[in-house]
Amino acid sequence: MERGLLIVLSGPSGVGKGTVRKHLFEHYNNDFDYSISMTTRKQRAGEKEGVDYYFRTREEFEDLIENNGLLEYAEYVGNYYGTPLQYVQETLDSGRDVFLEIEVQGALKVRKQMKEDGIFIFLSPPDLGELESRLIGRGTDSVEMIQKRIQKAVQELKLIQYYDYVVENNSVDQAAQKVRHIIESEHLKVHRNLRHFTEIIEEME
Ligand SMILES: Nc1ncnc2c1ncn2[C@@H]1O[C@H](COP(=O)(O)OP(=O)(O)OP(=O)(O)O)[C@@H](O)[C@H]1O
Ligand SMILES: Nc1nc2c(ncn2[C@@H]2O[C@H](COP(=O)(O)O)[C@@H](O)[C@H]2O)c(=O)[nH]1
Repeated sequence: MERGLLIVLSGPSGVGKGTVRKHLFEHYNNDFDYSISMTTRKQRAGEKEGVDYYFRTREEFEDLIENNGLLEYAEYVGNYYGTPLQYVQETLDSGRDVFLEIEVQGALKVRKQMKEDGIFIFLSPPDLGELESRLIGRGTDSVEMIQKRIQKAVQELKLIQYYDYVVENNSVDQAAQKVRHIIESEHLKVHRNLRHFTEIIEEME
């Protein structure tokens, strides 16, 4: 069985990663599963345990780090965020693709581990002013927290070069369509290559 692909959607906080991901899952039949992250951040109103995140204490999170239970993790504006390893491994091994929605430091850690494997997509904002407006409009963070996230975004935008694709999120529907096309075309490439290898190997027998 062919192993699934790891799809990483990353970019600054507030750019619309979650919105684009939800649109993708709601409007299209996809062959990928979403990996729910773990965090030590406080649960926001409306967020559900095991749906939006697995909410954990710092001690629980640090235990998991020590026991190599995470594919990657990062400390981001005062809280830990990480990807549970077992779910990702089991899903990829079962032949299904896994979709991660994570910040830039974590994405680069995954990129380093996976070398040539994985699809790394950076979702970029039209500009920093619009990013700030989206964070304000979301209404989940204090003025101080929004400023910290914008400062992070300035650093993160300089790392765009380490991604395979950049998608600007002007319209949610168009951004989701672009992400979907990228995944489809990468999928074709990988599977075509594997079929090609199978033929070569069979000819050698
Ligand atoms: N294309 C868009 N145009 C206008 N507003 C948008 C667009 N995409 C997302 N938004 C809005 O921007 C806000 C931030 O979006 P969202 O929470 O999806 O960002 P995020 O990148 O997932 O943030 P975080 O990384 O902090 O989880 C939301 O209020 C969302 O409705
Ligand atoms: N490195 C990781 N980053 C993650 C993960 N899950 C979410 N995130 C990113 O953290 C920031 C802040 O999220 P918020 O929910 O507090 O707004 C944002 O960019 C998320 O994409 C993860 O598992 N690893």
